[in-house]
Amino acid sequence: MLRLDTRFLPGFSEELKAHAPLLLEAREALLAKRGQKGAMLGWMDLPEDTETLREIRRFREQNPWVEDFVLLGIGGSALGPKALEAAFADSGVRFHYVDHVEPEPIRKLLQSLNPHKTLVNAVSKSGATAETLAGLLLFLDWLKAHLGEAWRRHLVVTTDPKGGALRALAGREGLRAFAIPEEVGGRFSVLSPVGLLPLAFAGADLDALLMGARKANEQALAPLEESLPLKTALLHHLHRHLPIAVFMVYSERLRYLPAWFVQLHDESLGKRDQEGRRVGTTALPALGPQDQHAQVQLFREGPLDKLLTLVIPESPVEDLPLPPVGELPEAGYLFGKTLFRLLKAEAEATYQALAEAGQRVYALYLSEVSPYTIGWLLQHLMWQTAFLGELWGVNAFDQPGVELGKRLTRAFLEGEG
Ligand SMILES: O=P(O)(O)OC[C@H]1O[C@H](O)[C@H](O)[C@@H](O)[C@@H]1O
Repeated sequence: MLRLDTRFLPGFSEELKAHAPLLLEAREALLAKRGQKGAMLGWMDLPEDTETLREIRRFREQNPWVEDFVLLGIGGSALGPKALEAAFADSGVRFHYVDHVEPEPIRKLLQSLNPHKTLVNAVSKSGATAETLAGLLLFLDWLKAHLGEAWRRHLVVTTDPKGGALRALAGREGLRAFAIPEEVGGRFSVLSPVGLLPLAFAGADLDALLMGARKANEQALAPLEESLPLKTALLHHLHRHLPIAVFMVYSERLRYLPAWFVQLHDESLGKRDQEGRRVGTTALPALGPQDQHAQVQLFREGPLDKLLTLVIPESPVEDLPLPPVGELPEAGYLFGKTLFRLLKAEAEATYQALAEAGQRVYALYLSEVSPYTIGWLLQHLMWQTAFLGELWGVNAFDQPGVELGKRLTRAFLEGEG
């Protein structure tokens, strides 16, 4: 279950009524583009794709020898799997992410891995990302040096169905390749093979994940009163004059989720609108309770320039009671409580304290942290982002602003000869 709470934002239901025509028009405009080539709305259909899920399961079963899984990918090709694997891994397979180009950790990783037990997954929609290609050069070389002709079984690619360097490599060498559908962009690809393949090796419950995502689809299309993504999109729309959108998650298992949301929100919505005006709000990642001891001072007493989203689980999957320990009477107020009760009390206290400070804050309650609720949450946030793209008059599915940096990097390298 995913539930929106706006108790500290009085007047929201009136705003919802007042903005109904705008919201319904935005949804209609978005849905009118569904199926159009280049609209990049393929993410809406991923939760229904049971055929791909079957193929991925088969591949997982054919490769029971895998002990280490190395994901070469960056941005939308890494943030989703990283967030979900950290939350739901259950198989004992160790995961490593090469989503950077710093030599020392890569050297260390290569030295620590057993090539015979390692599966390398190169993930890139474009097949042209410098960081991913650099990692691939190193890992290809390493696999070939240790395994000879057998290296091909240890490399699987996830990429565009037709184009790009990874697709060409897979074709030439006969590698196993999974497709990121043409109409699915990187930051909307977590429920494609980008996320599903690593998660199959992690032993996560993929049926539940996709079932949750289908629930978000259902709600996105529901009448306004039941349409959670239209409501949260409106919250962001009403607060678009506040430059910062804090995304604070009260779950250690979900520690990498804020980074996934940052890319989704910032790269989709931070751009020029049709009139050339700069629009967007800056998503700021935060984790509870850790950031209560780092950021909450600023949130309480610093500028009132934020809309805060708190993601709060309502119950644990497993809890730990806090035993009374005679040697530590100072902790007596915790005796007999449970760890989850403490976590929940901290989340609620922060929620209230932020509202009392005058910050604009709402909560998304998860019945618990499970593949079902997180599948729901991820797809919900993708809908929210797509609706905001319509409301703010920007294309939520491109990223023209990152191109210059890439071109310059290449020019610098080529200039060096
Ligand atoms: O999946 P890839 O094509 O390798 O892209 C990886 C990432 O790099 C790019 O610079 C884009 O800004 C991101 O949206 C994308 O997720």
